[in-house]
Amino acid sequence: MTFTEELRREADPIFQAIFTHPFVQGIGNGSLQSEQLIHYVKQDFEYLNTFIQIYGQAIHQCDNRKDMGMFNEQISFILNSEIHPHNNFCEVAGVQYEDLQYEPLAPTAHHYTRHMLDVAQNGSLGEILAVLLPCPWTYNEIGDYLKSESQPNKSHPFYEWINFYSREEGDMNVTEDFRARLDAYAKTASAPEKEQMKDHFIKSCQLEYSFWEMSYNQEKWPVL
Ligand SMILES: Cc1ncc(C[n+]2csc(CCO)c2C)c(N)n1
Repeated sequence: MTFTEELRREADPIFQAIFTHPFVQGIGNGSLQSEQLIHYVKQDFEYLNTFIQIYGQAIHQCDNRKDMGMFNEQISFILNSEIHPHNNFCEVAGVQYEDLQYEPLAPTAHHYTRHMLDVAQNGSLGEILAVLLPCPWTYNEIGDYLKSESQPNKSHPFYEWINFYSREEGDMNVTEDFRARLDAYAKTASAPEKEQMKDHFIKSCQLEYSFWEMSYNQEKWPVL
């Protein structure tokens, strides 16, 4: 079993809980309220800004052009492509994307971004890959799950979102790129470093679940 197969197996209860979370189920059956979609997009826009900054820190640690290119490509992906699923949510909610940008972070989004920033600032490249991997991996599996569960056609309100994240057979995508790189890294990593990477990965999986929960409940700071 490869290192990332081991991580995926350990995180399976979290993946299963994500698939059945009411927000994810709501994407599948089109039952979400506008306020829930708006809360998600506001928070996710900020989350992705942090993600881009972390890619910058990852590039800082790369010692070869291939890895630099991989992270550079992902920065462009977030800037130019990941706006499409956000626009899908905005259209369904009946709001302008520009009106949802640069909002303060809610507690869970604050927690998740600080977790990633901490590893990016203090960890190795392998640790950075481990903390980032649940982000594309859970979304790809959510896309695959919703595609097979809801069999959406073009009239489905979230057709674009589901197709954006689901994978075609044989696709090499960011999840596979990160996994290959992390598996190579794990081959020479010490046992304590592997434990660190596992811990970062599992915490990010938990925080992926919490991010859906935050959006579903439109989480706010306790005292306003
Ligand atoms: C909370 C949260 N988690 C994951 C994603 C999905 N996502 C974000 S960046 C990325 C890969 C880019 O290299 C993917 C797939 C999201 N939008 N929001």
